[in-house]
Amino acid sequence: MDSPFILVNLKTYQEGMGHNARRIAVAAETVSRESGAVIGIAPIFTEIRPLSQHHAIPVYAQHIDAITPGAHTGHILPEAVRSAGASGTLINHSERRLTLADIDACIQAARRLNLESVVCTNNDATSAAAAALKPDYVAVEPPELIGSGVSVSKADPGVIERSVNAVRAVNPDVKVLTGAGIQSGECVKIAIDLGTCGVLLASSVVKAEDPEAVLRDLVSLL
Ligand SMILES: O=C(CO)COP(=O)(O)O
Repeated sequence: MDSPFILVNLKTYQEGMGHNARRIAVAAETVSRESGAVIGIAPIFTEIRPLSQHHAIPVYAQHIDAITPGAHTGHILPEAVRSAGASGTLINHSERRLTLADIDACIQAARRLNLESVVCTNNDATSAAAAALKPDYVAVEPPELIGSGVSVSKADPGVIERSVNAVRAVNPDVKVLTGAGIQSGECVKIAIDLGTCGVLLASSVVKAEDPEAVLRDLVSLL
């Protein structure tokens, strides 16, 4: 089995910028080394280069646009996040939804550039649809639980189980993550026991006074 994967999305939280982003990256490096879990960070675009240069953890973009170099203004060029040091990207986050055609094009751009693709979905039907596009990961996150402090693992384990089954039925090579309200080792263990390979989370780490302690708790039951 692959190492468990914890992906921390810093969103545009003030607490996830500048010095704090570096502090979270140091915590992720430390806890990853201690536990063997892979802990990645998805910062705002301008933090991708400094974090990837100075920390031995995978850094992800929060979004890419399905464009090629040329006359586009205000877009996120996949080549640019790759050359800034990203090893992967979120696609279709609940706070950055795309059309199905755009999701497909983003996955293809990511594959071409050797960026891991993590496609976010909101339920098992969209998880199945995303799996058909052959990303590296599908991350199911019920939108109503995002940032709620209520964990998907406890409030809606059924959506995790159904998504795992739906993705396996479509393409068993696609790995499943889950997220929304993930905050403890127990949440992570439930997610893994239901067949995911890890979690995607934000507020419990980004807004913590001691992110390292939260990360250590997250991997404590693996
Ligand atoms: O949207 C999320 C991660 O991408 C989940 O956010 P929270 O962990 O804050 O619920």
